[in-house]
Amino acid sequence: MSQQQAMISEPITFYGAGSMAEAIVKGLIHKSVVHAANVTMLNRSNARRLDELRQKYGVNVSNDAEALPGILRNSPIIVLAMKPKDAAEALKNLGPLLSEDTLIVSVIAGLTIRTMQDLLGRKQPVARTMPNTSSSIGLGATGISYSKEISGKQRQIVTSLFGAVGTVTVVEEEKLEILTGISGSGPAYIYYMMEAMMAAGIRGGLTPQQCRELTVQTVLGAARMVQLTGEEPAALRAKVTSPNGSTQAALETLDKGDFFETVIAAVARCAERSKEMGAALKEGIS
Ligand SMILES: NC(=O)C1=CN([C@@H]2O[C@H](COP(=O)(O)OP(=O)(O)OC[C@H]3O[C@@H](n4cnc5c(N)ncnc54)[C@H](O)[C@@H]3O)[C@@H](O)[C@H]2O)C=CC1
Ligand SMILES: O=C(O)[C@@H]1CCC=N1
Repeated sequence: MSQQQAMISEPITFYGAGSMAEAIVKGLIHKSVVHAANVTMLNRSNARRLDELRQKYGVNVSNDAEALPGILRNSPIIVLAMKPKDAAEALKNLGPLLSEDTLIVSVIAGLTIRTMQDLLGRKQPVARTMPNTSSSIGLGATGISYSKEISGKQRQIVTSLFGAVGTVTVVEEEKLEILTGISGSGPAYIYYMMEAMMAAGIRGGLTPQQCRELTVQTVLGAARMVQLTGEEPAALRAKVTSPNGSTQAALETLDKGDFFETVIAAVARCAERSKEMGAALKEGIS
């Protein structure tokens, strides 16, 4: 989907102020999609972390348990950005504070729209999303599913929110787990591959700085080649792979480790784990 960058004038509260919340806020402020004064970031106790966020981005922050209900009650958009283990309790407390049209945007892996609404105790308009940390540099990839209660204007707000920090892909909710396996957790697989390439270079006598530069440029160049040429990765791979050459030898070594199927299994396990986390949250409904 094409990126939309309309200014969002409504106040937004990030309920949870960790890596993912910061990645989104950083991207939004950098792209001037929100006014920092309209953004509030909450956590439970880490005052130093909140101070850092306030200084870096000029946002409002709070960890004051007494002020929290008032902040949440007055916020038309609440982004749930805590770890899954903290979500059930937070949602149960949040339900009574909401107005009928408060928009709930969740980035929590595995937490379904149904479970969110059950924990809130009301049929709230919900956008269940799966972003990734590359949102912080405007290169995120976010998957989104909407509850049926959501209005056209609220959809637009969510699209602007995530469209400002990368691409947006709207999918049926049952596909969000496999999407998590590709783009939500995907950056970690690429980083892992980069770690391995850099370690190999260092073992082979290159300096860490040389390895870093070469690896980063290689990954960047490969991604841009797929994007700009429109060619399939398999076709581009073939162009690197001379018959009986060094690349072929390397790929055969990867295949001995069942590279292709291992990546597929990793993505599938990620999706399965998201479902397990969602099921555990469902059990939190009393
Ligand atoms: N890190 C990533 O790459 C991605 C993370 N996510 C999702 O984002 C969510 C957050 O992940 P991270 O940012 O990595 O976690 P994190 O541990 O860095 O941040 C979680 C934040 O929530 C706060 N928190 C927890 N309970 C709270 C409560 N009751 N009231 C106020 N604040 C509370 C914590 O103090 C912390 O600031 C997770 O549910 C995860 O599934 C989604 C996509 C990618
Ligand atoms: O590891 C996790 O559970 C989260 C979801 C996607 C990326 N990080």
